[in-house]
Amino acid sequence: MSRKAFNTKTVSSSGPYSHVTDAGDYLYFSGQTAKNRLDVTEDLTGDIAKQTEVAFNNLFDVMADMGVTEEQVVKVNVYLTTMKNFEAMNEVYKEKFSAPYPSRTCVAVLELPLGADVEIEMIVKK
Ligand SMILES: C=C(N)C(=O)O
Repeated sequence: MSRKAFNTKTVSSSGPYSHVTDAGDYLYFSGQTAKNRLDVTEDLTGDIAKQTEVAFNNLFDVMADMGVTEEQVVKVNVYLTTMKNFEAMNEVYKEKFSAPYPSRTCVAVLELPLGADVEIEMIVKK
């Protein structure tokens, strides 16, 4: 089997990975941060709402390229560098999905690539 993986034009990769891998019935999305948005050059350090918005813009661009919608998202993982940003992230997050919301895990980690404050990844059912 050869891997089927794809990249989206509006998003950069901060390492050796693709934006999404097609695993048959499921699409596995790489984690996205505001640092991976090609047309966002401003420093968003500390602005968790804006960083969450941009991370979702990246994910939704990848979704559009793959021909899937938010209703097909079955699992989301959110990584924060501090749980002090939990509520601010949720305020943006809740606008991105219709109820019933997909399953989610949210954890705090020591650091994220390129100094991001939030990274979001997800699994989508085709
Ligand atoms: C941002 C990433 N997904 C990474 O560095 O793996």
